[in-house]
Amino acid sequence: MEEQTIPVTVLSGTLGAGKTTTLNHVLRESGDRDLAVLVNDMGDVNVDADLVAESSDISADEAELVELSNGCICCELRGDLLDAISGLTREREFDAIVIESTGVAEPLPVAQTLTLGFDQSDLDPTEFYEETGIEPLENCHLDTTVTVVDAHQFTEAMRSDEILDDDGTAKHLGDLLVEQVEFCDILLLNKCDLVDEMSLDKIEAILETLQPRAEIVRTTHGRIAVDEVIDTGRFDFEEASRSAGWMQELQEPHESAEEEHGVTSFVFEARRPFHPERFTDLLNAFPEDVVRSKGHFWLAGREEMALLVNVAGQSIRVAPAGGWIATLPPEARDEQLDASPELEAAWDDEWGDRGTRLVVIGTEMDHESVRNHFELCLLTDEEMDADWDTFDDQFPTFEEPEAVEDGESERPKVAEDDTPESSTDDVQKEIGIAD
Ligand SMILES: Nc1nc2c(ncn2[C@@H]2O[C@H](COP(=O)(O)OP(=O)(O)OP(=O)(O)O)[C@@H](O)[C@H]2O)c(=O)[nH]1
Repeated sequence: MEEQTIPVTVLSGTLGAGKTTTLNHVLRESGDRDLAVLVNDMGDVNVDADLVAESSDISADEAELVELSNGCICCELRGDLLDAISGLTREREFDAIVIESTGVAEPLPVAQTLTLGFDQSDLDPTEFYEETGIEPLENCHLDTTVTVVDAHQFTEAMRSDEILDDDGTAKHLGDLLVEQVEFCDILLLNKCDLVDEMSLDKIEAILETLQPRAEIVRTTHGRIAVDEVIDTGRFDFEEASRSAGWMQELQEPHESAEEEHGVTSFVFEARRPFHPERFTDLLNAFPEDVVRSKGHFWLAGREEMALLVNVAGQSIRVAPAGGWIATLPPEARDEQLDASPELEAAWDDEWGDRGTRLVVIGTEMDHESVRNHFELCLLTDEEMDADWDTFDDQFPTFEEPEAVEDGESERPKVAEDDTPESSTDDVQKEIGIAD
C-alpha cells in the first residue's frame, strides 16, 4: 500500500477487554499526531463515544470522533463504515484513523471491507475489482489490526458456553475470542495486573499457538507504545488470512513434542470415513483438554463433499468444505492431479482424495487419548463393507457447498458453521479441495 495514504488501525476484543481504555491511552499519548476516531457501538446508548470524548482530553481539532451505532461494522454497517471513513477524510487530512469495533465484531469481515472497498463477494481482490468495478478507498489503507485480550477472563471465556448475539448471528464467546485472536497483527494481553505470572505465561503460550504471527504485548490499562499500534505497516491481508496457528499446522504438520506451558498440537489424518453416529457422539462430548480444532473430514455417506469442523472452546460448528477432487469430471480431476504431485501421491484408487485432516490444539492434552477418540470414530473393516446410507446421520444436509442457512440441526451442541465464506475458501485452498 502506498505510503502517503492514511493508516487505519482496527481495535477488536471481546466485551470489556479494554478497547476503550487502550484507545484513550493511545489518544492521550499520540503527541502531535492528528487522529480520527471511529467508534462502533451496538446499543442505543453510546457510552464508549462519551468516554472517548470525555476522558481523552482531546479537543475537537485534535481528534475527530465519529460514532456508528445500532449495528455492527462487521455485518450490516459495512457500507456505513466506508462512508464514515471517506466522510472523515474528505474533511481534512489525518495522520491516522483508529476504529474501535464492538465486542462482538469479527475482525476478518471488517478487514475485508476496508481492504476491498466494500466487500460483496468472496472473490480475491483482483477478481473482485474486475467483476464489480468497485474501487477501494484511495486515500487510506488498513495498517494494523489489534486484538485486546482480557487476561483475567481468558480461561473462563474459553470454557464459557455463553452465546452472544451479533445481530442475529449466535456465537459462542470462546469462538469469537478465537476468531479475534487468529486474525490480527498485534495482540494486547491486557489486565495483566489481575493475573499472576504463571497464568500469564500459560495464556501467552495458548495465544502464540493460536496465532504464531502476531506480536504479543502484555499491557495494563491498555498502556501500549503508540508506535506499536499506529502507522506500523504491519497489516497484510494474505498473511493475516493465513496466519492462524491451525492453518500453519496443516501446512507444516509437526507433533509438538516440547511442551510450552502444556500447550501442544497435532494433526489427525485418516483415509477412512467417520461413522456419523460415533462422530456426533464425540463432538457432543469433546475432550476438554482441546482448546481448538479445525480441518476437514470425510463422513460416511457424504461422498460428494468434504465437511469442515470448527472447534473453539465450547463452540463446535460444522460446515461444507467443498467437493472432493474425486468428484470432478475426469478432465478437471486429471488437471488437478497433474498440478500436484502430493495429491497424486496420496490418491487412493477407490476413494481418490477423500479423507480427514484436522488440527488439534490443547492444553495438558493427552495426545494418545485424543487420537484414540478420533480413531474409534472411523469405520471398522466390517462397516467399510456395509451400506453407509443405513447409518444414522444427524449432521446437517448441505445441498450446495455454500448452503449453510437452514438450521435444521437438532444435535445438542454441534451447530452449523456460519463463518464468512472466505474461511471456508481458505480451508479449501489449504487442503486442495475443489469448489
Ligand atoms: N484492572 C484492570 N482493569 C482494566 C484494565 N483495562 C481496562 N480495565 C477496566 O475494564 C473495564 C472495561 O474496559 P473498557 O476499556 O471499557 O473495555 P472495552 O473493551 O472498551 O469494553 P466494551 O466497549 O464494553 O466492549 C473498565 O472498567 C476499565 O477500567 C486493566 O489492565 N486492568
